[in-house]
Amino acid sequence: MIELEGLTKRYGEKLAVDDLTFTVRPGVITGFLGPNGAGKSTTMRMVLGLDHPTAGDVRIDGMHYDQLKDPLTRIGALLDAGAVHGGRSAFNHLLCLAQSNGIPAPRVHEVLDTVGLTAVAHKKAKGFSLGMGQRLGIAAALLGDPDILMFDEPANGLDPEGIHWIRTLMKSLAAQGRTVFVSSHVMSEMALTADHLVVIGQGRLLADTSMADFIRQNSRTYVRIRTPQRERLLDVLHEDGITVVECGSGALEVEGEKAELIGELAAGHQIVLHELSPRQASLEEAFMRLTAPAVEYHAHSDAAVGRPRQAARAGWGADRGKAG
Ligand SMILES: Nc1ncnc2c1ncn2[C@@H]1O[C@H](COP(=O)(O)OP(=O)(O)OP(=O)(O)O)[C@@H](O)[C@H]1O
Repeated sequence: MIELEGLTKRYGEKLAVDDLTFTVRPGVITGFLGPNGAGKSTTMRMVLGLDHPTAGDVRIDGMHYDQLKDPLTRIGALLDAGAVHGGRSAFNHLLCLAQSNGIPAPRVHEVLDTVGLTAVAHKKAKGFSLGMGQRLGIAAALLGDPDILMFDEPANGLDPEGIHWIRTLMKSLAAQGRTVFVSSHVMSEMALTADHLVVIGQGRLLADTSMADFIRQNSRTYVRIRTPQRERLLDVLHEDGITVVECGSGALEVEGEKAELIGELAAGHQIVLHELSPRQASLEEAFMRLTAPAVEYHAHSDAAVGRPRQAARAGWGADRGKAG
């Protein structure tokens, strides 16, 4: 378990982490989300004692990181996969970590096997791809067989097979009763991985809730309809006082959970429906709605590439439907 209480970090004028209080519990995967610069990495560094809080406290199973004996056997972390001596082989890198933490050498072979690096174990780390480096960082996190795992953007640089592998690995670690705390910007991946979410913006806590509740509370539900008798259905819905939004793709959308009502109205007027699907917006939309006021760094890519408005809207709609 990781417990934060009023955790605060100030760098000069910049309040990077602002009075964070939450608990990361065992047996579930807790996703840690926030826009760029929200304070995720700073928070994770404070968990590991790499940065000292300006105020507040963070404890690992009741202790500060520097009080832990053989810390790698209590908490394993992937923060910066590049933090490896490039001249060392993967095997030697892990062996050094093992020896300094009282971990038996055969464990190095086990974790290399787990992350799929056995074939390149004696190659120098400086020749590793981004994905191989991530795998080496994950091997280091697993080395001490710790009960608590913390990963900052673990899927960064991994190919689709690697992303599937890290997701499965994290799920099995949580199923074994371990505490898994993971940050990511890839919302579609987070939606498939995390059970619980902690969301921060500009250093402050915005949400600490289950994935299902987060999406329910921060996004809209709607019904998507397709019909070859579009005008008739529009008239019928209009007469019933139901507001309909026309999508670029030819589908219609109605806000709320009204699928049964619409189905009955259509049947009553003998209108053929090709689709009537209740939808819930994706984690991505929920995240963007919640964090929009806390986003510090905005790009203006639409103006730069001259993207047509209609196309942009269709893309947004397509993605939004994924979680439904
Ligand atoms: N050592 C430092 N000195 C000064 N400012 C810092 C330092 N480390 C982080 N910051 C600032 O603190 C804020 C939080 O940064 P942090 O890296 O924790 O955010 P993040 O949520 O991990 O961002 P990202 O998603 O972009 O990785 C940022 O404004 C950053 O510029």
